[in-house]
Amino acid sequence: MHVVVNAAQSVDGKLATRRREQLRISGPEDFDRVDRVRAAADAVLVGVGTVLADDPHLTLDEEDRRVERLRNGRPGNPARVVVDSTGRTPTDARILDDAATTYLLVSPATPQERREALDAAGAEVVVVEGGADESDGEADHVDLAAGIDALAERGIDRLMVEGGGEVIYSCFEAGVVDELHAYVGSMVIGGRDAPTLADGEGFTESFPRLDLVDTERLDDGIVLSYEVGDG
Ligand SMILES: NC(=O)C1=CN([C@@H]2O[C@H](COP(=O)(O)OP(=O)(O)OC[C@H]3O[C@@H](n4cnc5c(N)ncnc54)[C@H](O)[C@@H]3O)[C@@H](O)[C@H]2O)C=CC1
Ligand SMILES: Nc1nc(O)c(N)c(N[C@@H]2O[C@H](COP(=O)(O)O)[C@@H](O)[C@H]2O)n1
Repeated sequence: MHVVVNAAQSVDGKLATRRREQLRISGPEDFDRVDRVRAAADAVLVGVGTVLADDPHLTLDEEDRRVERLRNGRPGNPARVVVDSTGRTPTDARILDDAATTYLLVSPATPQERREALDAAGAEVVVVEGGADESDGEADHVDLAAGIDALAERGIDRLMVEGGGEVIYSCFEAGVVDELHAYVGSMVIGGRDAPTLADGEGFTESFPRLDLVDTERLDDGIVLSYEVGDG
């Protein structure tokens, strides 16, 4: 499995305001680049915090890209994946419509009736065993490494992770990230409680090391592209 993380941040490293409302940091050129990254992926993954904050759709904007995928024998849109400890995704979330397959990776702590309600709403609920990491203060966090294995079993070879900060941190912690693309928009958001590119507990040692492989000016910001080193 090849895992590509993409997110847009302010110059001070924030993904959104302290109110955790959706904020457009990217401009049209960067959203077009994001659409290309989505089009190359088999699935696009977000955390349930992002679903609750943004109610995202996570499909392709450009019809030509959908047509090209279909021509290549792939689904028109990549699958959508939500990392959702206890099944908090609303049953009327946009991500559960029929535009693409949507996998909800939940922990065994998710009540059976919740699983059934989400299944009835159109989700493919995948219970990921293991991963109760008491040290991070959220005992029912989904084990991302096991979740990624479950996605690989369903034919997903290339995964795009869009956020938010909690899930991106967990991906780095699990050591599953191959590429990081960070769009830095020319703005300051501030706020000690605003989400950043990598939140979670934070590293105190064994920091993931990145190789800067490209920079590109888009809109009034810059895309920083990294490959993730072996540590
Ligand atoms: N600017 C950008 O590119 C993006 C911005 N955002 C913003 O980020 C904010 C949401 O981010 P966050 O609050 O960090 O939420 P998040 O989207 O990272 O979801 C975190 C939640 O996922 C669940 N979870 C289950 N297993 C987990 C695991 N192994 N690791 C981490 N979480 C796990 C937990 O309930 C946790 O609270 C919103 O304000 C949204 O607008 C989100 C995506 C992209
Ligand atoms: N690349 C990027 N730039 C921004 O400025 C953003 N706010 C985001 N947000 C991400 O895109 C999702 C919305 O997707 P849809 O338009 O609904 O398909 C949002 O949930 C974040 O993951 N990304």
